[in-house]
Amino acid sequence: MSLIASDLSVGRGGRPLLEGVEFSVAKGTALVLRGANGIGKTTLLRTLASLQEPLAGRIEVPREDLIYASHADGVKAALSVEENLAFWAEIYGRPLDGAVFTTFDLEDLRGRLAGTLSAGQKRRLGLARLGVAGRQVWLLDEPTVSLDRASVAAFEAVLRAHLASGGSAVIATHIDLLGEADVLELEPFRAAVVPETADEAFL
Ligand SMILES: Nc1ncnc2c1ncn2[C@@H]1O[C@H](COP(=O)(O)OP(=O)(O)OP(=O)(O)O)[C@@H](O)[C@H]1O
Repeated sequence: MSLIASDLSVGRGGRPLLEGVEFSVAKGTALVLRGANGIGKTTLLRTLASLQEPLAGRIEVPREDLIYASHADGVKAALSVEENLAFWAEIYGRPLDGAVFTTFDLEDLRGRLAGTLSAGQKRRLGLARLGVAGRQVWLLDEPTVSLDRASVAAFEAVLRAHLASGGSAVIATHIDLLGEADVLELEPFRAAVVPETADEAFL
Protein backbone atom coordinates (compact mmCIF):
# COMPACT_ATOMS: atom_id res chain seq x y z
CA MET A 1 0.00 0.00 0.00
CA SER A 2 1.36 3.45 -0.76
CA LEU A 3 -1.08 5.58 1.25
CA ILE A 4 -3.57 4.70 3.99
CA ALA A 5 -6.05 7.07 5.66
CA SER A 6 -7.76 5.73 8.76
CA ASP A 7 -10.73 7.36 10.49
CA LEU A 8 -9.49 10.70 9.21
CA SER A 9 -11.21 13.97 10.05
CA VAL A 10 -10.23 17.22 8.37
CA GLY A 11 -11.39 20.80 8.67
CA ARG A 12 -10.77 24.41 7.78
CA GLY A 13 -10.85 27.50 9.97
CA GLY A 14 -11.51 25.37 13.07
CA ARG A 15 -14.64 23.85 11.46
CA PRO A 16 -14.77 20.08 10.76
CA LEU A 17 -15.60 19.34 7.11
CA LEU A 18 -15.11 15.59 6.68
CA GLU A 19 -15.17 12.93 9.38
CA GLY A 20 -14.22 9.25 9.50
CA VAL A 21 -12.68 9.15 6.03
CA GLU A 22 -11.16 5.74 5.26
CA PHE A 23 -9.28 4.67 2.17
CA SER A 24 -6.12 3.07 0.96
CA VAL A 25 -4.31 3.50 -2.31
CA ALA A 26 -2.24 0.60 -3.60
CA LYS A 27 0.90 1.04 -5.67
CA GLY A 28 -0.01 1.35 -9.34
CA THR A 29 -3.51 2.68 -8.66
CA ALA A 30 -5.31 6.01 -8.41
CA LEU A 31 -8.17 7.18 -6.24
CA VAL A 32 -10.48 9.90 -7.53
CA LEU A 33 -12.10 12.14 -4.89
CA ARG A 34 -15.58 13.34 -5.75
CA GLY A 35 -17.89 15.73 -3.98
CA ALA A 36 -19.72 19.02 -4.28
CA ASN A 37 -17.94 22.37 -4.27
CA GLY A 38 -16.81 23.21 -0.77
CA ILE A 39 -17.17 19.69 0.67
CA GLY A 40 -13.48 19.54 1.51
CA LYS A 41 -11.54 17.89 -1.32
CA THR A 42 -8.76 20.48 -1.27
CA THR A 43 -8.71 20.38 2.52
CA LEU A 44 -8.34 16.59 2.45
CA LEU A 45 -5.49 16.78 -0.08
CA ARG A 46 -3.75 19.51 1.93
CA THR A 47 -4.01 17.32 5.01
CA LEU A 48 -2.62 14.28 3.16
CA ALA A 49 0.25 16.52 2.00
CA SER A 50 1.00 17.50 5.63
CA LEU A 51 0.26 21.16 4.90
CA GLN A 52 -2.21 21.05 7.76
CA GLU A 53 -2.90 18.76 10.70
CA PRO A 54 -5.77 16.28 10.68
CA LEU A 55 -8.44 16.92 13.32
CA ALA A 56 -8.40 13.19 14.05
CA GLY A 57 -7.25 9.90 12.58
CA ARG A 58 -4.14 8.68 10.89
CA ILE A 59 -2.31 9.02 7.57
CA GLU A 60 0.31 6.45 6.66
CA VAL A 61 2.61 7.49 3.84
CA PRO A 62 6.34 8.18 3.72
CA ARG A 63 6.61 12.00 3.57
CA GLU A 64 9.43 11.79 1.02
CA ASP A 65 7.20 9.86 -1.43
CA LEU A 66 4.67 12.69 -1.73
CA ILE A 67 4.22 15.52 -4.15
CA TYR A 68 1.24 17.87 -4.05
CA ALA A 69 0.07 19.78 -7.12
CA SER A 70 -2.35 22.39 -5.88
CA HIS A 71 -4.79 24.70 -7.70
CA ALA A 72 -1.96 27.21 -7.90
CA ASP A 73 0.65 26.24 -10.46
CA GLY A 74 3.62 27.26 -8.32
CA VAL A 75 5.22 28.75 -11.41
CA LYS A 76 7.88 31.45 -11.00
CA ALA A 77 6.82 34.21 -13.40
CA ALA A 78 10.25 35.84 -13.70
CA LEU A 79 11.98 32.61 -14.75
CA SER A 80 11.78 30.94 -18.17
CA VAL A 81 10.03 27.61 -18.61
CA GLU A 82 13.38 25.83 -18.67
CA GLU A 83 14.64 27.74 -15.61
CA ASN A 84 11.48 26.80 -13.72
CA LEU A 85 12.05 23.12 -14.43
CA ALA A 86 15.76 23.38 -13.62
CA PHE A 87 14.83 25.07 -10.33
CA TRP A 88 12.47 22.26 -9.38
CA ALA A 89 14.96 19.60 -10.45
CA GLU A 90 17.45 21.16 -8.03
CA ILE A 91 14.86 21.36 -5.25
CA TYR A 92 14.07 17.66 -5.66
CA GLY A 93 17.74 16.74 -6.11
CA ARG A 94 17.21 15.19 -9.53
CA PRO A 95 18.81 15.63 -12.94
CA LEU A 96 16.57 17.52 -15.37
CA ASP A 97 15.53 14.96 -17.98
CA GLY A 98 14.96 16.75 -21.29
CA ALA A 99 12.09 14.32 -22.06
CA VAL A 100 9.88 16.30 -19.70
CA PHE A 101 9.67 19.16 -22.24
CA THR A 102 8.20 16.78 -24.81
CA THR A 103 5.94 14.97 -22.36
CA PHE A 104 4.29 18.22 -21.25
CA ASP A 105 4.39 19.87 -24.70
CA LEU A 106 6.78 22.59 -23.56
CA GLU A 107 9.53 22.13 -26.16
CA ASP A 108 8.62 25.27 -28.12
CA LEU A 109 8.23 27.29 -24.91
CA ARG A 110 11.57 26.47 -23.22
CA GLY A 111 12.89 30.02 -23.41
CA ARG A 112 9.64 31.83 -22.66
CA LEU A 113 9.22 33.76 -19.43
CA ALA A 114 6.69 31.78 -17.42
CA GLY A 115 4.82 34.97 -16.59
CA THR A 116 3.90 35.36 -20.27
CA LEU A 117 2.37 31.88 -20.66
CA SER A 118 -1.34 31.32 -21.24
CA ALA A 119 -3.34 29.70 -18.42
CA GLY A 120 -3.20 26.26 -20.05
CA GLN A 121 0.53 26.54 -20.84
CA LYS A 122 1.17 27.62 -17.26
CA ARG A 123 -0.82 24.65 -16.03
CA ARG A 124 1.27 22.28 -18.22
CA LEU A 125 4.42 23.83 -16.74
CA GLY A 126 3.02 23.39 -13.22
CA LEU A 127 2.21 19.75 -13.93
CA ALA A 128 5.67 19.18 -15.41
CA ARG A 129 6.96 19.49 -11.83
CA LEU A 130 5.47 15.99 -11.34
CA GLY A 131 7.67 14.72 -14.15
CA VAL A 132 10.76 16.33 -12.66
CA ALA A 133 10.34 15.38 -9.01
CA GLY A 134 10.35 11.58 -9.31
CA ARG A 135 7.94 11.16 -6.39
CA GLN A 136 5.79 8.04 -6.02
CA VAL A 137 2.54 9.42 -4.61
CA TRP A 138 0.91 12.27 -6.52
CA LEU A 139 -1.72 14.39 -4.76
CA LEU A 140 -3.51 16.33 -7.48
CA ASP A 141 -6.05 19.10 -7.02
CA GLU A 142 -8.06 19.70 -10.20
CA PRO A 143 -5.02 19.04 -12.38
CA THR A 144 -6.84 19.55 -15.70
CA VAL A 145 -8.25 23.02 -15.06
CA SER A 146 -7.43 25.30 -18.06
CA LEU A 147 -6.21 22.37 -20.20
CA ASP A 148 -7.65 21.84 -23.67
CA ARG A 149 -8.85 18.38 -24.71
CA ALA A 150 -5.55 17.35 -26.26
CA SER A 151 -3.67 18.40 -23.12
CA VAL A 152 -6.12 16.53 -20.89
CA ALA A 153 -5.58 13.40 -22.97
CA ALA A 154 -1.81 13.89 -22.82
CA PHE A 155 -1.91 14.33 -19.04
CA GLU A 156 -4.07 11.22 -18.71
CA ALA A 157 -1.34 9.34 -20.58
CA VAL A 158 1.26 10.75 -18.16
CA LEU A 159 -0.86 9.56 -15.25
CA ARG A 160 -1.24 6.09 -16.74
CA ALA A 161 2.53 5.82 -17.27
CA HIS A 162 3.08 6.92 -13.66
CA LEU A 163 0.71 4.22 -12.39
CA ALA A 164 2.20 1.60 -14.72
CA SER A 165 5.62 2.30 -13.20
CA GLY A 166 4.29 1.55 -9.70
CA GLY A 167 3.33 5.08 -8.70
CA SER A 168 -0.01 6.09 -7.26
CA ALA A 169 -2.26 9.13 -7.14
CA VAL A 170 -5.10 10.77 -5.23
CA ILE A 171 -6.95 13.15 -7.52
CA ALA A 172 -9.67 15.69 -6.84
CA THR A 173 -11.43 16.27 -10.14
CA HIS A 174 -14.86 17.12 -11.50
CA ILE A 175 -14.11 15.59 -14.91
CA ASP A 176 -14.08 11.97 -15.97
CA LEU A 177 -10.35 11.43 -15.64
CA LEU A 178 -8.95 7.87 -15.59
CA GLY A 179 -12.26 6.07 -16.06
CA GLU A 180 -10.85 2.89 -14.50
CA ALA A 181 -9.76 4.53 -11.22
CA ASP A 182 -11.47 3.86 -7.89
CA VAL A 183 -13.78 6.69 -6.84
CA LEU A 184 -14.34 7.91 -3.29
CA GLU A 185 -17.59 9.86 -2.87
CA LEU A 186 -17.06 12.27 0.02
CA GLU A 187 -20.71 13.08 0.71
CA PRO A 188 -21.15 10.25 3.29
CA PHE A 189 -18.21 11.72 5.26
CA ARG A 190 -19.59 15.27 5.40
CA ALA A 191 -19.29 16.47 8.99
CA ALA A 192 -22.50 17.18 10.82
CA VAL A 193 -23.16 20.90 11.09
CA VAL A 194 -23.09 21.90 14.72
CA PRO A 195 -25.78 24.55 15.16
CA GLU A 196 -24.53 27.74 16.74
CA THR A 197 -26.01 28.17 20.17
CA ALA A 198 -26.61 31.37 22.07
CA ASP A 199 -27.32 32.21 25.64
CA GLU A 200 -30.12 34.58 26.45
CA ALA A 201 -29.23 38.09 25.46
CA PHE A 202 -28.46 40.58 28.17
CA LEU A 203 -31.34 43.01 28.04
N1 LIG B 1 -8.51 29.44 4.47
C1 LIG B 1 -9.74 29.07 4.80
N2 LIG B 1 -10.29 29.43 5.99
C2 LIG B 1 -11.55 29.04 6.31
N3 LIG B 1 -12.33 28.29 5.53
C3 LIG B 1 -11.82 27.91 4.34
C4 LIG B 1 -10.51 28.27 3.92
N4 LIG B 1 -10.30 27.73 2.70
C5 LIG B 1 -11.42 27.08 2.37
N5 LIG B 1 -12.35 27.18 3.34
C6 LIG B 1 -13.70 26.60 3.36
O1 LIG B 1 -13.56 25.20 3.61
C7 LIG B 1 -14.57 24.49 2.89
C8 LIG B 1 -13.89 23.39 2.06
O2 LIG B 1 -13.11 23.98 1.05
P1 LIG B 1 -12.28 23.09 0.02
O3 LIG B 1 -11.50 24.04 -0.82
O4 LIG B 1 -11.55 22.04 0.76
O5 LIG B 1 -13.47 22.41 -0.82
P2 LIG B 1 -13.43 21.62 -2.20
O6 LIG B 1 -14.26 20.38 -2.02
O7 LIG B 1 -12.05 21.44 -2.66
O8 LIG B 1 -14.21 22.63 -3.15
P3 LIG B 1 -14.16 22.91 -4.75
O9 LIG B 1 -14.83 21.73 -5.43
O10 LIG B 1 -14.98 24.17 -4.87
O11 LIG B 1 -12.73 23.12 -5.14
C9 LIG B 1 -15.34 25.51 2.08
O12 LIG B 1 -16.54 25.82 2.74
C10 LIG B 1 -14.41 26.70 2.02
O13 LIG B 1 -15.13 27.91 1.90
